[in-house]
Amino acid sequence: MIKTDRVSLEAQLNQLSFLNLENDPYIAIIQEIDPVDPIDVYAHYNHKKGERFYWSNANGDTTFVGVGVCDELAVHATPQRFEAMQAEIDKRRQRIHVLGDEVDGTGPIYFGGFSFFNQPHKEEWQSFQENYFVLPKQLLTVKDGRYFVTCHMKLDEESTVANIKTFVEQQLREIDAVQPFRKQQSHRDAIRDPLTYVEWEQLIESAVAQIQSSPLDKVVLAREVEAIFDERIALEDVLHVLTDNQQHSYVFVMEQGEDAFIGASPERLVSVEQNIIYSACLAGTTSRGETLDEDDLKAWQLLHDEKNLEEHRYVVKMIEQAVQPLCDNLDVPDDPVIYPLTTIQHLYTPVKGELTKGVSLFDVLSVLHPTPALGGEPRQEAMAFIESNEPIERGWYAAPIGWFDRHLNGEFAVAIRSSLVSGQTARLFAGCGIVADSDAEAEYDETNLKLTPMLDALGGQQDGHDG
Ligand SMILES: C=C(O[C@@H]1C=C(C(=O)O)C=C[C@H]1O)C(=O)O
Ligand SMILES: [Mg+2]
Repeated sequence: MIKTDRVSLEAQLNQLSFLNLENDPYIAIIQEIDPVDPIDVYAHYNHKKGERFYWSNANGDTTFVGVGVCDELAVHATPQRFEAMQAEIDKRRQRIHVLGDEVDGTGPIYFGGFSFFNQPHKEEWQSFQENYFVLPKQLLTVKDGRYFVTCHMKLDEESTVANIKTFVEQQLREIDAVQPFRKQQSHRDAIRDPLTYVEWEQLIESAVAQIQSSPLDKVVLAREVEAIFDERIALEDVLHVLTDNQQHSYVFVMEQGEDAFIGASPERLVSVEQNIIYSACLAGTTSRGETLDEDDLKAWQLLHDEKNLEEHRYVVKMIEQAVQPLCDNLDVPDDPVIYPLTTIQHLYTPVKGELTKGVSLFDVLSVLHPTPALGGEPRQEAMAFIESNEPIERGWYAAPIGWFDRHLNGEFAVAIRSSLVSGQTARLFAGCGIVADSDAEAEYDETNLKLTPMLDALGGQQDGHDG
């Protein structure tokens, strides 16, 4: 329901008659609404399958649900793809009229992702374009406890104030009709790992051999596991479990056609708000303990483990060197701390800076992707190794996923702890950082640890939410 103490829709629309609506401009109409559960909203729009997205950030202050397609920005695998994406949004920026209070996170928000390799997708990733962002017709924003709906429309000669009003009212009525969704059960039938353990061992051993004998210092290698269910995977159920169970994580879904990419990633790549930028170095992994004492011990061991510290240091060094030239001030602590997740813990070094005037979010993405937490060090050698040895198609896995607004504020996570879902089948991805003294079995166990939360969420585990 529209909050009555806000500017009325009528008053907002009256402003339209004063606008010069040439060149097919877009309009965004923002209304503050009463609280509504974002996952219920997501589930309500089941009839818009293939045109939905969901995002909540790791500190929980921002959630988006997007439905429908008002505008798309797509860039093919061109050498300067981040710059090219910025050029796309630059073309739109002056052409979007915003009506209503543009609180951060409301108004025109483009959501999407970039592919890991700057290459066209094949096979199972075909429904996803390499570098693709969508401006939804309707956006629900939950920001610092306030709820907003932004309706986006592309105007043409046929558009009148009356039909814009009808469109907005219809969207608001739909939100009013949202009911708590009923959780379904899907059961995991079979799990297929296309890579046998022996093949994994060979892959890791050849990486270690290359690291010991060439300039390559670290390479991140991933496995793909396929899980088949006895019915269609209900994305809202998976979302529910992920948001309930995965603390300190970015929870995301992007639907494209019949497919969806879903995950709960702990790893921020970059966020930009005004001129403040945050990034994160996250690499080095162990499990959580069963008891507090065991948990503390595991954390202490991780903080003192030379192999994990080495994995971590490459990331810190590279991120620091990459963003330093773009910042006036940069703060990178000397030592990592623990980043605790529900069943896993990582080594974590936060990065904060002030962007030099004129530097944009896309400039930062362009220097950061892929960091040695997802690619390796040196970057070129690592990327070449992955390309010729890793037997999976990464698609959007381990690549930037997130959003930006027309002021080029935005936030991107790296799409790990994720799965490509298609009907009854889910392909899950998990990788780990290989360094000179990596052990194939320990790395295999580490990927299993990283796969478990997603497998459990997909498997429809009971979590007490029956709608
Ligand atoms: C590549 C992944 O995770 C990355 C690898 C880590 C490691 O090897 O310790 C830790 C965090 C992530 O940066 C993944 O989860 O798929
Ligand atoms: Mg590791």
